[in-house]
Amino acid sequence: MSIIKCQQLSKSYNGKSVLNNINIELNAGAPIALVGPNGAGKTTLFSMLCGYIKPSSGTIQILDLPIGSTKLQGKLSALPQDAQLDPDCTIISQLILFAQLQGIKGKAAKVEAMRVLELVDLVNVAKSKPKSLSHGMGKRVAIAQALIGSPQLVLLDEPTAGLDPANAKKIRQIVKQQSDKTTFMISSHNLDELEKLCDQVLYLENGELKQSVSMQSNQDTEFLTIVMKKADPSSVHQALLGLAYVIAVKQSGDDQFIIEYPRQPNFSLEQQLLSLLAQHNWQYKTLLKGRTLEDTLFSY
Ligand SMILES: Nc1ncnc2c1ncn2[C@@H]1O[C@H](COP(=O)(O)OP(=O)(O)OP(=O)(O)O)[C@@H](O)[C@H]1O
Repeated sequence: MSIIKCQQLSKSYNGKSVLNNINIELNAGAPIALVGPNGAGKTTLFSMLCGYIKPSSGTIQILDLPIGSTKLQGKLSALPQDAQLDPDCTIISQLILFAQLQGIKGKAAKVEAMRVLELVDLVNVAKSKPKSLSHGMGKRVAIAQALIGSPQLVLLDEPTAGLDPANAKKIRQIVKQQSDKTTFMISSHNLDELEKLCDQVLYLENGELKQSVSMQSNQDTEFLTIVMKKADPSSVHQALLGLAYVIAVKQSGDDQFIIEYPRQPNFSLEQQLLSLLAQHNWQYKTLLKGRTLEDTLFSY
């Protein structure tokens, strides 16, 4: 069973195409990233997945069910980019209301509201009103709201935009902790963040799905990314190309090199590489198994 399936999905406004012929089939599991430049169509796709707007053509199925199916109630939730809390009601009363709207009755609604507040580490603000919360705390409450009823799929549109690093980290932790029971789809411009969280990455540009890549290498070749501290770039480049098994070396800036090599059952390339550094007394800042998301998406 796929968690999201879109077939020939398109959306246009007044004849202007905003999403064009999107075909995706995604399984439940690790978080899925949705990336792309401003105006690429990410929010439009999210809005259609949630049923907020209708496609101009094509179909969407969530958990093998059409959007709007009553069987989807409680299985899909979303945190829109501009989600707002009611400034006049306490946090707990709002969460209880959302639990009730999901069909959770009586005392169970309060228990559920407290459970999700605990997940985002904000039990202490249950009786506060939104205006006394920081932007980051407000975002965490909004995520708590999206987690009510333990949905199988949660769509988060730019969940960490405008947050300080500590609050952004907290939100990543919440997503990680919940990922064993909930599949998250996250739209963000922060590639470093998505790299830490997601296995599958969808790249939209001008309304088209340009790439769908897995961060888990399952190809015949693998990558090592090394960032050098102090060494002549052209000497490093040449020396790396001279290592056994190396297929290609891509240099990015003065100090970063991405080495492509055939998948191997052992660490012989790493061993060669470290010996090479020692031999030349070259120092490195970081050595990463694989490629960054930025290099994976924009390497061609
Ligand atoms: N209601 C609408 N009417 C007309 N055009 C719209 C409407 N909603 C979105 N668009 C257009 O659709 C395109 C995609 O917008 P969308 O908000 O989906 O992009 P996005 O990838 O989410 O961008 P961002 O990263 O800036 O949030 C944009 O050109 C936008 O102007």
